[in-house]
Parts: sequence; C-alpha cells; structure tokens
Amino acid sequence: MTQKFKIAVFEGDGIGPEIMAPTVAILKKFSQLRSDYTFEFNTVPAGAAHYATTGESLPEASLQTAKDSDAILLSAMGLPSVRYEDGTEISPQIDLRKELNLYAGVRPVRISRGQRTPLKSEAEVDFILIRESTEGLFHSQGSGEVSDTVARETLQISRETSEKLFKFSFELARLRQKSGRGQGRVTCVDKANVFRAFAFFRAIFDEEAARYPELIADHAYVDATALWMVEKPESFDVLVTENMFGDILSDLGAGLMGGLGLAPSADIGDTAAVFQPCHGSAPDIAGQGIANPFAMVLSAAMMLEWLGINHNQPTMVGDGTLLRLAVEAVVARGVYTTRDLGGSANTEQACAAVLEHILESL
Ligand SMILES: NC(=O)c1ccc[n+]([C@@H]2O[C@H](COP(=O)([O-])OP(=O)(O)OC[C@H]3O[C@@H](n4cnc5c(N)ncnc54)[C@H](O)[C@@H]3O)[C@@H](O)[C@H]2O)c1
Ligand SMILES: CC(C)[C@H](C(=O)O)[C@@H](O)C(=O)O
Ligand SMILES: [Mg+2]
Repeated sequence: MTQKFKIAVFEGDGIGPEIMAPTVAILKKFSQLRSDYTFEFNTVPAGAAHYATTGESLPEASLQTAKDSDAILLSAMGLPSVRYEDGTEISPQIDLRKELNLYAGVRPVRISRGQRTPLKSEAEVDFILIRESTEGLFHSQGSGEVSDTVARETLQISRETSEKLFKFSFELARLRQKSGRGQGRVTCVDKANVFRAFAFFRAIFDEEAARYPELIADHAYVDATALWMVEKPESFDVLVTENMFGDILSDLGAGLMGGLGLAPSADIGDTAAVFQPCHGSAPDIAGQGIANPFAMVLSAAMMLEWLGINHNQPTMVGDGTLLRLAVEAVVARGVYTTRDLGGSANTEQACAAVLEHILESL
C-alpha cells in the first residue's frame, strides 16, 4: 500500500526558493519511482520578505500547516535588512524550533575522499554534531534586558530537555555503530570548567551515559573542541552540545566540508522535524540561479531517512542514502558543481546531475 506523507514547505527568502524548487522536484521523482510512498507538498508563507509586507514572520496558518505535516522542509529565512523593532532579525526558524520542541539539531560533518577541504590530512571525516536547539543561550532570545549601561541574556539548561537530548544522542551513536559508521561514542561538549550551568549539563549527560554501558561517553571543553575539529576531526563520532556552541561549531564544520553549501541539518523533536541547510538566504547571490542546492538536497535526504525510520519504510531509508551518495558522487566528480565548490554549474544543472546519477544507479 502506498503511504502518503504531508510535507510543509517553507521556501523562505533570498536563495530559498531557488534551492527548494529543484529539491522538491527530486523528491517528486523518487515518489514517482516508488510504489511504497508518495508526498503531498504544501508551500506556506513565512520569512523576512513576508514580514516586510504583512508584519508577520510566521503566520499562524503556516505554523498550523507545519504542525499538521509529517515533516517540514525549510530552505532559508531572514534578510539582514528586515528587523524587528528591537533591532534583531526576524527568525521564524527559531520560533519553529521552540513551538514544535525540536530539541535535537542534527548537523552531520562528512568529508569524503576527493572533497575540497582546507584540512591537510586525507583522513575520512564522518561525525555528527548535535546542537540543542530550544534553550541554552537562545533561551531569552527576544526578551533579553537592555538598558543604557548594561545588556543581559539568560542561558537556560533544563533537566527535561537535556535528558531527551542525551538520550537522542546515545540512540544515534548506537544506530551509527550498528550500521558500521561510528565508534559508538558520544562526547559532551561544554564549558563545565567555568559555568555551573554546564556542570549541570555534564552531570545529566553522565547519568544518561550510565544507561548505555556498551557505548563510550566522554567530555570535551568547547574551545578545545574547536581546535580538535581542525586538528583531528576524524577522531569524533557524535558530539552533543548547547545551542549557541552548536550554532558556531556547525559553521566551523561546514568550513571543513568545503563550505556552507554542503552542510545539511535536521531539527528533530519527539513527533516533528524540520529539515534545512545550515546556511542562510545568501542575499549576495540571490536571484542569479547560481546557489549551491546540495545542502538543501542533503537535508531532504535526511528527511527521507527520518521518515523511513519512523514509519517503517525501509525503501525510504534506502532512498535517503541513495540521494546522499548521489550528491557525494557529483561533488567528487567536480564537473557539475556550483561556483562555491570551484565549478561552473548553475543550481538547476547541479540538481540535474544528481538526478541523473540516481537514475543511473537504480
Ligand atoms: N537557517 C537559516 O534560515 C539561516 C541560517 C543562517 C543565516 N540566516 C539568515 O540569512 C541571512 C544572510 O546571512 P549570512 O550572510 O550571515 O549567511 P549566509 O549563509 O546566507 O551566507 C554566508 C556566505 O555563504 C554563501 N552561501 C550561503 N549559502 C550558499 C549556497 N547555498 N550556495 C552558495 N553560496 C552560499 C553566501 O553567498 C555568503 O557569501 C541573514 O538574514 C541571516 O540571519 C538564515
Ligand atoms: C539564522 C539563525 C536564526 C540560525 C540560528 O541561529 O540558529 C542559523 O544560524 C542556523 O544555524 O540555523
Ligand atoms: Mg548558524
């Protein structure tokens, strides 16, 4: 029987619509090829341009469609020129994370042979950074105190969210180990040498680790982790950290992979998930058709895997892997890559090459 999945689509701002259209086309192609599953895509408004014209960055109806969907695809939202009255940028992706309680921000860092990287070592890199995505230093976002003389934001680490976050991290490490891709190791990245909140974070991590005696659990300070991501990234398996630390380290991870155009992400909660690239709306190249679509396509591949695992659809899980491998193959060949990766293909040509590779490998 064919299972239908409802997907809410946030095309967003800047290059958002340019990378979303070919990604949805690839997913539609998959569903045409498969009898097991099909999609219903519902495109909804949100973002900076929408805010500029309506005063709403995430309309209630769009949020409701997201809540009623099986998964959410988001390209990029925000424009430096569009701000709330307090001077901060509109950020509906943060609202979605908080509204849907998407506590686990999964940001893979993979560098396969032949991929452009500033790293000197040729060792294969394959680790997952899990960024807590609902609290930490983002807790007081929108309500920080600012006076003429001092500004203050609050970092929050809660037991409930941390327990879920660490459980998710250990389960993921176990899954990776089973599939032969990981060492069965989770590293808690914190600043427990200075802040009591991080000592608390670490203590909850240790409690959760005790439930997984077959896995390795260790700790690292965030500053040293930044160093080791450059010096020995091949040593990591699953890293789990606070929201702001994860935001910064994931862009460092993107830099190691050859740029933001190859960095996908998934914000996952108990019942909902948003799949989006780590990059932003890239206003400097918007409208030219030259944006790299691969971070978006790789995020869609993560969506296929997540939906497949949660709905017992092995074909879908396999298709997620197929899609990721197709992108990796196109990147390794280096012919149909966009400018940021040193190629001369446009967005459409890059996606066409991925689709061609998939059809050849079926
Ligand atoms: N998840 C999101 O929606 C998200 C993430 C980060 C930033 N933003 C927002 O996006 C806007 C622009 O932010 P920014 O300039 O700091 O970051 P950005 O990620 O949009 O761009 C940084 C640099 O990377 C390049 N780049 C990014 N994505 C690319 C792609 N797919 N292909 C080729 N080049 C790409 C851009 O051209 C730019 O030079 C801001 O309003 C910011 O708040 C949104
Ligand atoms: C655009 C911004 C709100 C967002 C964040 O800070 O989480 C982005 O940087 C990300 O990494 O997804
Ligand atoms: Mg970021």
